[in-house]
Formats: sequence, structure tokens, C-alpha cells
Amino acid sequence: MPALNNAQIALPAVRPRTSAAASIHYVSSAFISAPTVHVSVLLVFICMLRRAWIRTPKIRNLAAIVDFSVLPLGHQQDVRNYAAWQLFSMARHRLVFHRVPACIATACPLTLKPVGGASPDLPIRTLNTVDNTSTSHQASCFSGYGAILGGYPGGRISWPAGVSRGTSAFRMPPTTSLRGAHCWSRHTRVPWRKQQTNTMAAMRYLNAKLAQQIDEELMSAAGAFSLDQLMELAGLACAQTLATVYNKEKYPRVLVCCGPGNQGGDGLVAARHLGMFGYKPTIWMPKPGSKDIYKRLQQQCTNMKIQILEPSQDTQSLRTALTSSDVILDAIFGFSFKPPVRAPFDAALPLIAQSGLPIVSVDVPSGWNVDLGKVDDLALNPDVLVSLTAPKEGVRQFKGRHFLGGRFVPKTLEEKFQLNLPEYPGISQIVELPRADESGDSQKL
Ligand SMILES: NC(=O)C1=CN([C@@H]2O[C@H](COP(=O)(O)OP(=O)(O)OC[C@H]3O[C@@H](n4cnc5c(N)ncnc54)[C@H](OP(=O)(O)O)[C@@H]3O)[C@@H](O)[C@H]2O)[C@H](O)CC1
Ligand SMILES: [K+]
Repeated sequence: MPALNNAQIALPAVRPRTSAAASIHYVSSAFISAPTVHVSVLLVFICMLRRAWIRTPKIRNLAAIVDFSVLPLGHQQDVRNYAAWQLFSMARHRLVFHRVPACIATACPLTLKPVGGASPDLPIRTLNTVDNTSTSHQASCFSGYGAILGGYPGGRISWPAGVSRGTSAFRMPPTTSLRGAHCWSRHTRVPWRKQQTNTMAAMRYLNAKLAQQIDEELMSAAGAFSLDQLMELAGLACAQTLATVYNKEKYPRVLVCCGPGNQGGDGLVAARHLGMFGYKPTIWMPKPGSKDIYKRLQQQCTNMKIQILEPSQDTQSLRTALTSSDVILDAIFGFSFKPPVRAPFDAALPLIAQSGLPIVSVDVPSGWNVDLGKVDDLALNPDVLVSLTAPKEGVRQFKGRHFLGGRFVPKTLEEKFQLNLPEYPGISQIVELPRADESGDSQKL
């Protein structure tokens, strides 16, 4: 293995092999030595598989998870490109990049400029995150494929459980691909892993008390946010989530159901943004909050020509609206919900549930106990959930598509409460989380 100085990385100009003679072997491992810094060793592990072998149906859909967390920043892009070029040109299989720092993912999103070769025009999924949870999510996209190629600093190689050195590729059964990814993370002995505690730890789930505490802290003198600001970003995340899952061509009519608290405010903001996005929202808000902020948000919706149904304790207007809607945004109760459900929502929730329309719930599905989950028959059973700030304890077992929004949590607060939030992709207000049956262990605090 060549020793390099810290300004360059020498990647062997290996061309794609067409020979069927070679069996599995590593094509790249490079070391970087830094004179001023403790010697850091870079090891890129690329497994080249014989074309004849790779093309057998048995392992046609091979995926590779390449861990970039072990690589010094300045060299990650080269290595990534090189790895991709090798993997694609040789094997033509899928590739998952694991723990790619955001700066690399942004600089080199989905296109590759391979070192010493023509850019392969092949599908790439980049794992633009640094936490286990998202790893498992990404791995889920590749369920049924599976192989992990791994290399670690210091010349030591730790393979995923069940994979021995020299095996270099293995197949994960579809149902265990996520576990495989987790096992890999857990069993990997990266020398400086301790320094990476935050990036390796699972996302924190909040109980109702902690959610309220964080909310207060955000709006304290130290947090320095106003409610308007937080609500605006929360509502925008809700609108973005709905628009991501339900396109406006097929689901133009959105019934936005708003509760009396701040979550109702999120709903009003979301309705406005959905209007901006080209949807036709209608607002059902039977108990509008008395605060000035709700009045202003309603006025903003009126200015957008968004219909707001007359507040009423009876549910007739809701019944009618349900018959002319394509999708529901449930912004009724959030983390301050205290069971049991009271009027008029006790009559409304069953109507919404029985409408058969897809439901996108905000923060906590309405009627769910914030800490315990779905324990009441009246509770909604949404298809999509957008958690705000961090998911709540009660939604651990939520089975639908789960997004995280509320991209306003400052680093100091994230660290203070050990939230271990996943990285939001690019400029998006939301990040999709793994489904309940796909996620591994998460921190119960
Ligand atoms: N930091 C963040 O994550 C932010 C989140 N936001 C959103 O705000 C909600 C929490 O808002 P909050 O006002 O504290 O509470 P809720 O929206 O959950 O609503 C509480 C009101 O609901 C009524 N309520 C409670 N329990 C029941 C029940 N069993 N039956 C009927 N009604 C109930 C009650 O109103 P009353 O008028 O009846 O007293 C409560 O006042 C959070 O989940 C996010 O969605 C912020 O927008 C931004 C920051
Ligand atoms: K809700």
C-alpha cells in the first residue's frame, strides 16, 4: 500500500476488468500520512467481482455500503468517486454511500467524475447523513440487495456480523438488511469512534414533558425564537410533507383540520403554503384559538382565498367537506393533548377516520397519547406523520411514512438535549425517517 503525503491521494488507475479470471480482491486501499497530525490511515475497500460472477442472477442486485466516515475530509470525494467508478464499472450494481458528510454530498450529489475513467451513468443513492437511523432507512431502500464492503482505519478491518475477512461481499436477506446495516455499525471498531458518539447515537424520542420543555427553551431569552417563526417553519414542513407524498394533480383538495392550540396554528400556516404550492385547501377549525396569532394566520389564509369553514360545535360542515376532499391534514392535537378526547373533536375524529381519505398527521396522530401511543379507539390512524423538532415517545410504533420537520433546532439545543437529529437533505424542510419495523434500537430517555 503506498504511503502518501497529505496533499494527495494516489488511487491506482485500475481500469474495469473484463476478464472472468479474477475472483474477489481488493482494489484500493490508500494511506494518508499527515506530518503535523497524528497519522491517519485511509483505507478504501473496494471489492471487484468477476463480471461473470456478478452477473449471475444470484447476486445481480448487489448493493455496497461504503463507509466514508473513516476518511479524512479532503480526500473523501476522490475516494468516493473512485469507489463508485470501480463498483459500477466492474459490477454494475447499486451503491449506498454510508455516512457521507453533507459537504461531500452537496459538492458531489448524484453525479460522478471518476478518477481516471469515464463517468458511469448509473443510479446512485447517497446517504447524506451521519446517523444509524438513516442508515437503516437507506438500507431499506435496498432491501433484497445487499453486500457491504468495508475498510477501516489503522489497517484493521471489521466486518459485519457473519462476514469474515476475505468474504468481502455477502448477501443480506431482504428482511434483515436493516439489521445488517445496524450490526455493521455496532460491531465496527473504529478507533476514534468515541469521538463520534453523537453521530453514532440514535435519535432521541421525546415524552410530552420534554417536548414542552424544548418548546419553551426555543422561545426563551436564550433560544430567542418567537412563536411565529417556529410555527412558520413547522407549518412549512407539514405542507412539504403532504406535497411530497400526495401530489397536487391527484390530490388537489386538502382538508386542513385545525385544533385550538399551536398545532392548529401549524395547520393554518400549512394551508397557506399548500395554497402557494397550487393545492386547494379548505380549513376546518371548530374552536379557533383566541390568540392574536391565530387571527392573523386566518387572515393570511383568507387573503389567499382559502375557504375557512364557519366554526361550529356540530360536525355537519366537516361531513360535507370530507366528501369533497382528497387528503386530510390532521393538525388537531399535538404534544399538549390530554386524553380523553372532548367535544367537538370526539365526534369529529371518527368521521375523519371513517372517511377513507389519506391522512397526514402533524407531530402526533390526533387522539394518540403523546407518551403511550394509540391507546384510544377514537384515535386517528394516519398514513403519514410529520414529527416536529423530534419524534414523540408515543409514535415509536407508527407504521406509516414518517418525516421529521421543524428545521429550526439550533446546535446548542440539539446537543444539550442529546437529540441526535438526522441531517436534513439539502435545502429541504423535512427528512424521512425509517419506518417503525425498520428502525433499530433508539434511545429511550
Ligand atoms: N417546538 C416545536 O416542536 C413546536 C411545535 N409546534 C406545534 O405546537 C404543538 C403543541 O402546541 P400546544 O399549543 O402546546 O398544544 P396542542 O396544539 O397540542 O393543543 C393543545 C390544546 O388542545 C386542546 N386539548 C387538549 N386535550 C384535549 C382533549 N382531550 N380534548 C379536546 N381538546 C383538547 C386544549 O385546548 P382547550 O381549548 O380545550 O383547552 C389544549 O389547549 C406541537 O405539537 C406542534 O404541532 C409549534 O407550532 C412550533 C414549535
Ligand atoms: K395531530
